[in-house]
Amino acid sequence: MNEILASDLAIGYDENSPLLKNLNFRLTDGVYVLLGANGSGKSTLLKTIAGLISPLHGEVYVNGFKPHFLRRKDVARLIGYVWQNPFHGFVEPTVEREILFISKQTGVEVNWKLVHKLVPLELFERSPFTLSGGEAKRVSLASVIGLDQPIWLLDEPFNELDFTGVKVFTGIVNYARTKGKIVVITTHYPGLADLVKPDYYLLINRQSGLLVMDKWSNLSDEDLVKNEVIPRVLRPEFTG
Ligand SMILES: Nc1ncnc2c1ncn2[C@@H]1O[C@H](COP(=O)(O)OP(=O)(O)OP(=O)(O)O)[C@@H](O)[C@H]1O
Repeated sequence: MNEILASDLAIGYDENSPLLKNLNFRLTDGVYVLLGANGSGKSTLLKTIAGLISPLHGEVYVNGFKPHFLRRKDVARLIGYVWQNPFHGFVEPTVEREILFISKQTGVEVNWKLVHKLVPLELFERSPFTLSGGEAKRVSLASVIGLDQPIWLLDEPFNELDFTGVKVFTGIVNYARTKGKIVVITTHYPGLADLVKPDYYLLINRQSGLLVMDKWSNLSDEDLVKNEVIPRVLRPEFTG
């Protein structure tokens, strides 16, 4: 079983003013959706779990390891972390080389079935830097989760995807579930997240700064609106 464990964790960029503190949670195999207002700390939490940022206080353990103490290549074998902005992650001159990049660094084989679901062959020789937003999102997802890691942290994976992209992505999350992975997805669109039938949500409460975890089925539009998250159905009374 996979596990992400946070113990008295505080995250952010300034010890005197953490974005979130007193975080205590345990995630095991399943699909989680992380919700919260702009700037509330979703990406920062994912980056902390992925070991890119050290905790300000407390600890986070991923399958028993403290990710910020692991070598980058060991983290990459354990965790597939996909940046919110795909262009931040690109380093190679072609899409094909981009997809092979982490595999070469880690020695982990690429799962080409996953990659081909996301990226059409005709993009392979293109420069990743010239791709459209949706193409770039697909390549960025494929170049990371193509390694089939046990844990996927996906920052705004729905952004820029068209209807086919959303369907493909939903299929990939279903695959992840059958493999017993932990998948954490951030999004501003709970209506889209419904499609992946999440097990739990993690909601950053704007007032208290606490992270609330509950079954996805218990998440109401009223809770979302109170926390500055777009509800599933945008009724006029919500927008004033
Ligand atoms: N490297 C950094 N140094 C200082 N502050 C930062 C840094 N990166 C992000 N921040 C700030 O931390 C806060 C949380 O940012 P974060 O990206 O985690 O929010 P988010 O919930 O993912 O937001 P969004 O929904 O807009 O993507 C923001 O106020 C942001 O400006």
